[in-house]
Amino acid sequence: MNNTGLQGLDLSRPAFAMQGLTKVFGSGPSRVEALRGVDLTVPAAELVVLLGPSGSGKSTLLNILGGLDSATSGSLFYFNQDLGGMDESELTQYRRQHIGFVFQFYNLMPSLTALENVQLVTEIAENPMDAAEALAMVGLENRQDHFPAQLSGGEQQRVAIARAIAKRPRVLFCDEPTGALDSKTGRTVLNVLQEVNRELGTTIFIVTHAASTAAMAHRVIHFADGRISKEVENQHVLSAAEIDW
Ligand SMILES: Nc1ncnc2c1ncn2[C@@H]1O[C@H](COP(=O)(O)OP(=O)(O)OP(=O)(O)O)[C@@H](O)[C@H]1O
Repeated sequence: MNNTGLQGLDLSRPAFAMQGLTKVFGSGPSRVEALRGVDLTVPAAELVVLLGPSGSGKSTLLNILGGLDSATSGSLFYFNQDLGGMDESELTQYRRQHIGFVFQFYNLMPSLTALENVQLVTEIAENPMDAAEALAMVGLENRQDHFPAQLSGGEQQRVAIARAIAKRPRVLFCDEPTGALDSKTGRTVLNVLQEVNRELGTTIFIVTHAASTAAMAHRVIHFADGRISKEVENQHVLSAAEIDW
């Protein structure tokens, strides 16, 4: 891997460690304190669920951890690397080589097949999976040549997950991945995310309004008003199939 600015990643350290992280949007009367001092340590290969009311700062934190936005103050480390101190080109390398995103809406290219949508990423990644292998991991080996319009919502989300994991990211950020799905389909998607976590050791963050999802997490972070209000490490992790929706 050519990780400009990310050489010598010390994998014995936690995947993320942050202290006093704040984020302020705007100024004057439009000033919003989206994060008001977040302290959090997440070991690698954990599946983390973030819960909390609308506007409590969950997406803001995800965007900062994913290198899409920067914090206003506080420290943020990715393993032994100072994420807060990275310049634009280092952040681009970080996003490109280390991070995958899955959003509520799948953002697939409608004119490309499932396989071609995944290949968009595998063609530019440095050490990708085979696109067909990524689709097989999400149970879509028989849907490779279908266009998004020919796939159900859950299948489209699984293509989006295949696209995100095909570059073998160390971390996957999922913002409301089941938000547009019914509960049965949502469960299938959560099951796929859990398998990715177990089989590839990918550190996964899931932001959700579905509180029952917490039972499948190693760590549950409750957000309120820009802060962590409660953090729970589950002693017993349920499989997605066992979750009570
Ligand atoms: N780009 C921005 N400019 C100004 N304010 C913002 C911006 N992004 C988020 N905010 C504000 O920051 C606060 C936290 O928003 P955030 O999206 O992180 O919350 P959330 O917990 O993810 O909410 P939801 O569950 O509704 O997605 C909110 O008050 C929001 O209005």
